[in-house]
Amino acid sequence: MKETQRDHLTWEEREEEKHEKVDMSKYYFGGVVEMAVVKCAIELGMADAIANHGRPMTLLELSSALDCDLQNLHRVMRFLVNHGIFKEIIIRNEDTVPTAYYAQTPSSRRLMRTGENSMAALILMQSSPPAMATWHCLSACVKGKATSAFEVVHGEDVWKYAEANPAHGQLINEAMACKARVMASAIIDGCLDVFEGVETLVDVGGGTGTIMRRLVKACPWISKGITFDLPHVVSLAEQCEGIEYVGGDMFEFIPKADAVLLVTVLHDWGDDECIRILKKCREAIPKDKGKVIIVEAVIGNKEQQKEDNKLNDVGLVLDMVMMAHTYKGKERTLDEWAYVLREAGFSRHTVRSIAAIQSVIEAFPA
Ligand SMILES: C[S@@+](CC[C@H](N)C(=O)[O-])C[C@H]1O[C@@H](n2cnc3c(N)ncnc32)[C@H](O)[C@@H]1O
Ligand SMILES: O=c1cc(-c2ccc(O)cc2)oc2c(O)c(O)ccc12
Repeated sequence: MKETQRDHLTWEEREEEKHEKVDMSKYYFGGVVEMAVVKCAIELGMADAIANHGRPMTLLELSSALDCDLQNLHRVMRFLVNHGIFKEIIIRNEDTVPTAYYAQTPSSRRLMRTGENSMAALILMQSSPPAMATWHCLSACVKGKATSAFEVVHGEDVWKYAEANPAHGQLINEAMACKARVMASAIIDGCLDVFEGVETLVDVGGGTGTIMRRLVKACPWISKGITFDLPHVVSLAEQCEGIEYVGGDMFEFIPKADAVLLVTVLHDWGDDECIRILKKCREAIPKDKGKVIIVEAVIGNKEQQKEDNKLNDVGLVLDMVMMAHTYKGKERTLDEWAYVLREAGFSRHTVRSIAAIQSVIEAFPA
């Protein structure tokens, strides 16, 4: 009798095979296909067309509004309905045959080009050719032979590339602003008291000011908000009363304020750079009552996992994004945060969960 490879398996291994937990098709079909179809929906303006129409649309109405091939549009809509992005509703009038209409869902509204809840820019940025090309070099990062996968492909880091390629720079700024809108709501709804007593606040790496504009509105006691970022980034910011925009390099100097805010900035950097940035932050605040407010993922945050384990899963995905896009950037565990804060001279810190992948860490010099 011919011996097969299976004959060598233990009973446990055979049981594991029978109950294989991971659907491998998601690795050869999923992910990229889903991203591509959602990108296609954004590019064609599917959600915007239904919103502009003011009510659900038939396939014929949608294909004429978008100027699309009827059969191909039907296949894409079937895929998106199956994924719960749009919904299909059947309306039966007495005198007509039942007709199918495509309607919006909370997810499809996120694919609209504009609006407070839009996540289109983040999806377009992640699915853009410069970002996608980066994933092909992930193994070089794991071998530790590369500066960053992004730099292997593009010859410079993500921020220098953005400066040299204004169209991609704008896509990054829009993507960061879209993520910042979501995060500003989570911060304002979940821990506004963190800003109590703060009259001057500097948002380091604050992009084009999306978070600061919302914070000064939600906290009228903040008399001066400073958005600090690289000069070519702040030059694109929309002017707003009560907010000063300062361009500069956070490794060199940070404007003085009662508190420093850092929202998903430190995850772009390795521990040594984080410690240098945090030391500059410490110099910018009063030693007795100042604080640094860090909004970042805390991998394995038990309190957050109790509420929603999915947030930890997304944190681990974001960690891979950091590996691909930055040199030594990473998402950190509680112990890793404690290490960089201690090395930067902070004597204590607290961590609070909010309704986001990120938690809020308050670090105090004294
Ligand atoms: C991941 S984005 C975060 C943006 C914003 N805090 C948010 O949550 O949307 C990181 C920001 O750091 C800025 N940045 C990178 N290097 C910097 C530097 N040396 N000095 C100041 N800002 C810098 C980038 O321009 C970018 O806006
Ligand atoms: O591609 C990204 C995405 C993020 C990101 C997305 C969603 C969040 O809740 C947080 C962060 O951040 C990035 C980043 O900081 C970077 O340097 C490059 C790319 C991305």
